[in-house]
Amino acid sequence: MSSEASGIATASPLLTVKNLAKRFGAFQALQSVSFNVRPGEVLGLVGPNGSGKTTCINLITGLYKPDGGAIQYQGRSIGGLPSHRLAHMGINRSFQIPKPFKSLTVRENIEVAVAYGGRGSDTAEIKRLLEFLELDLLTDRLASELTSGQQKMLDLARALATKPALLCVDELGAGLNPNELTHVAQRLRELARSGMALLVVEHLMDFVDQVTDRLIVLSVGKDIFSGPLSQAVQDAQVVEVFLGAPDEH
Ligand SMILES: Nc1ncnc2c1ncn2[C@@H]1O[C@H](COP(=O)(O)OP(=O)(O)OP(=O)(O)O)[C@@H](O)[C@H]1O
Repeated sequence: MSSEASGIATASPLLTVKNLAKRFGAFQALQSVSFNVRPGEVLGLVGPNGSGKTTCINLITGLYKPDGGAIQYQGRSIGGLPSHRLAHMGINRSFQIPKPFKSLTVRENIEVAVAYGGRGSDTAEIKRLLEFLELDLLTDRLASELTSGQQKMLDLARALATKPALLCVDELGAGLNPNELTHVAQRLRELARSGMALLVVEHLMDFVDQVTDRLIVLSVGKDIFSGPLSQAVQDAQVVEVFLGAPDEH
């Protein structure tokens, strides 16, 4: 169903990012990025390596402070707030490279995340979450014993256990096998149906196609396109950014 048909397009934005900018020393990683995400919407953030996707997530989730622009969540300015405060407010994320506490079990890792998130799940909710992500048979395993795909699911579970209203996922698909990809794509869609807003950074275009309602395309720290994937692939500027200008071939 299109976002228009499902009513997402008429909901007020949960997150609004306007002219976001970030420098690392003299290097301007983000020049100006603007977009919004509505409840129940899965917004894809795509672009070539180094275009600024992870930097955007790091700014929205409080790992970095912006150098310019605004980030508003539920109408409130949140730019520069630390991650733990944002987790309490309902913003959480998964990481490109998960770093679970390897000497703790799956359950203990989630309990630590719940303590950090402040609005965390109770025991019954954690059990349901483990089943939802097919981690329920691994509850008492040490994180160090999990496959990389299972560690990604644990990282997602840690974020979900804090009951986010906005979930940012950074290259969740990378390194998953086809069955895991299908499973996690279904789960992300289910989360959106429940009303959660998702911001999904991803390189795998099949996964993007399955999961997202709409895309923002970044190129060298600027947003250059907003719309569905079907339109993005016909946009000359987007095609050039991904494939190079015709005379470069
Ligand atoms: N902490 C940092 N210090 C210095 N430069 C950084 C830092 N984080 C990111 N950068 C630089 O900012 C630019 C954007 O990086 P970012 O990781 O946001 O890109 P990306 O679009 O997520 O790339 P990829 O798809 O490869 O993960 C890159 O040139 C990167 O090297």
